[in-house]
Amino acid sequence: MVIAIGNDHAGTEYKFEIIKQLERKGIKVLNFGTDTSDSMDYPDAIHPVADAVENNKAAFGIIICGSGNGAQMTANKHQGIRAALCWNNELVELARLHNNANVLSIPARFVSLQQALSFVDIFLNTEFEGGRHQNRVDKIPTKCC
Ligand SMILES: O=C(CO)[C@H](O)[C@H](O)[C@H](O)COP(=O)(O)O
Repeated sequence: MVIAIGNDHAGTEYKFEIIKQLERKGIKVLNFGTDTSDSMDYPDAIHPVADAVENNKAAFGIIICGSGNGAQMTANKHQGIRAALCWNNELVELARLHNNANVLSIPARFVSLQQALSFVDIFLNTEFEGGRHQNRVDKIPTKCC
């Protein structure tokens, strides 16, 4: 499996730990985020993650910024992306079960590192339920409004 990851300066520390966790499991990581704590603009790191997922270069994306909001907003501008901002385990599980989220947005300044690592684990190990949720997910993409 290949995972694309992107972060701004608020997410660098967590990003390194998440990469370690993924690589320990034999998962290949495409790192599009900054590797320093120098201030940068999150869209520059998040658009490449969304591109990689949309173009099937990665199965899933993980994006990290301070609140998770800017990263999620950026990713969701892409037609093929369903990015979920999650701050507890249950939200992560539901994002996969019900929404077939393909990008996980982590608010690094509002969750612990242990929580963030657990989110990644749950995200990658939860399957979409389909059924009634498939009909709803199919109605999300639109260019009309
Ligand atoms: O974009 C964000 C909010 O939607 C992220 O949380 C950023 O990490 C945050 O805005 C960065 O803030 P800073 O004061 O420039 O470090």
